[in-house]
Amino acid sequence: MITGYSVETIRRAEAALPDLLESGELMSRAARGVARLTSARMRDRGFRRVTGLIGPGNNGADTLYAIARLARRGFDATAVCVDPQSSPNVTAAAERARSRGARVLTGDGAEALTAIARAEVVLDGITGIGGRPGLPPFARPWVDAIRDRTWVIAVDTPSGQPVEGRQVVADAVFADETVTFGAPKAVHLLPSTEPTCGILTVLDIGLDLTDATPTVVRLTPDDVPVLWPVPTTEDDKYSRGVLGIVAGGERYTGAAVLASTAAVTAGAGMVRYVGPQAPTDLVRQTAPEVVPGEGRVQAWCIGSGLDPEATGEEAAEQLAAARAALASDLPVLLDAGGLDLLDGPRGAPTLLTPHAGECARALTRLGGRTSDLTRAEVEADPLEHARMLARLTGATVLLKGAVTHVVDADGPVHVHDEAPAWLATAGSGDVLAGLVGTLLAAGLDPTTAASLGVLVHGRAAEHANPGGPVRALAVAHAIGPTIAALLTESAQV
Ligand SMILES: NC(=O)C1=CN([C@@H]2O[C@H](COP(=O)(O)OP(=O)(O)OC[C@H]3O[C@@H](n4cnc5c(N)ncnc54)[C@H](OP(=O)(O)O)[C@@H]3O)[C@@H](O)[C@H]2O)[C@@H](O)CC1
Ligand SMILES: Nc1ncnc2c1ncn2[C@@H]1O[C@H](COP(=O)(O)OP(=O)(O)O)[C@@H](O)[C@H]1O
Repeated sequence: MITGYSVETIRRAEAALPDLLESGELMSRAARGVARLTSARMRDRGFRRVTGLIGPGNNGADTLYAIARLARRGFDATAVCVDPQSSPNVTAAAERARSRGARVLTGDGAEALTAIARAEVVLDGITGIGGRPGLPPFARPWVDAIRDRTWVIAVDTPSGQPVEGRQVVADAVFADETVTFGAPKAVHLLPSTEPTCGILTVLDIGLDLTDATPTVVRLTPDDVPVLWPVPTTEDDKYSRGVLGIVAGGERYTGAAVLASTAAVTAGAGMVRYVGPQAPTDLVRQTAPEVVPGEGRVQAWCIGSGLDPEATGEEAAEQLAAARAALASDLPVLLDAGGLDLLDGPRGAPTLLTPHAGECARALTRLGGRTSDLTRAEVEADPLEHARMLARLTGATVLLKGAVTHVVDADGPVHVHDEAPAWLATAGSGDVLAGLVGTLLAAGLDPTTAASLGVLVHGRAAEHANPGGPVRALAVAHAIGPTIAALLTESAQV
């Protein structure tokens, strides 16, 4: 699991070490790390010239101290400052840099811009975690002077990019690599801004974040053996979790097959399917393990391919079963048409799995809006809209797309962006619903079930046909072997 923290949390961890902070030891550790990494890169590539861009705060001071160390190691090192007197830390660091043989320049005159243009490596110390989104105006000529081929190393964060992630600032710094201190911040981990950071190195400077709540979580394959509900000799099919599926209908029969198949291959103790005769017959043929009809379950997966407007006796019975499940105190996953059945917060664990269009529709319906929210608006800021839906409903929201976000009303966002784009195919969401529903039935909380399910779903898509197109049913069939590989690969580590 990779975790990213807010600026506030990092500053609190820093303040918990007053001796190291006030003596300058934290800054010294940061500068030493930056200088070591830069020096290694430069030696590898046979580079000689490095220029640091020095903003007014401690990020500038870190970078100046790193420039001082690089000058002492014999590199041709220059610092271009907005103001070498901007703070006591910057003043002291500028003095150190000069005394170690670095050139220290001010402003954006010809000499400064030439030093930037001639540099083989630029260290971006314009702003760090104290930066507001948008490049400071004083730094515009500096950044414009950087040549395309120059290797840019951001100190802590790429300047001008929002430290809390979200929307990329197109004309701010895009680094080739970033050295951050203590722990990643949201800007480094959210898929929207991650590309602005390049290769990320996290430098341990002694901050203690063990009890801190992250703002961003990325599960990794190593988490699967820790989180996956692996059965023991004590288990039977009921204790492993029975999933009830209310999905598909006369029209979308396939959704019933896909969700049921995924639940079976994901290892549900038992799957019950509730729906009209036509999808029931198909489920019987394709997944004979599935038990038709209602019965006791540990969780419900409702809505893939379900038409809430469908008429006829069988459809009415199926919708009544879905509504009864929603009214129960069992965990419920609501997908696609099932989302239309939700009127507000439930008293039990609830997970919504919309794509952007469904999220827009649910927010329009439940949010009391006068105008319709569009799919494009959700896609422009998926995290914000997923959070909005979670707050309106009290549910966990898994918002699907090339990047999948899993959020609660507050707390960390889980992000996933590693699934192959081939997964964008009809029915793959139905597979995800069955897979995640199985994890809910096994007793996992909605956030963990959702995040773990998304990871396995993306890997199963890769497994199903590495590097090529996949059909949803193949993704469902690949779930079992994918879980086995993830459990045993890690066991070998
Ligand atoms: N925390 C830790 O553990 C450790 C932290 N360390 C280091 O400290 C760094 C944080 O330093 P920091 O707090 O001094 O803030 P920093 O990022 O230098 O920027 C603040 C200055 O920039 C200005 N400014 C900002 N945005 C602007 C904009 N858009 N446009 C214009 N101006 C803008 C802002 O102006 P103001 O907001 O005051 O008007 C202020 O003058 C951190 O990233 C790391 O490198 C390490 O030393 C070791 C341990
Ligand atoms: N570009 C993409 N790259 C990777 N995964 C994607 C991409 N686009 C969509 N997906 C994934 O494909 C699935 C599609 O789900 P959904 O839209 O509900 O399809 P359906 O309703 O047809 O089953 C989701 O898991 C989503 O995250």
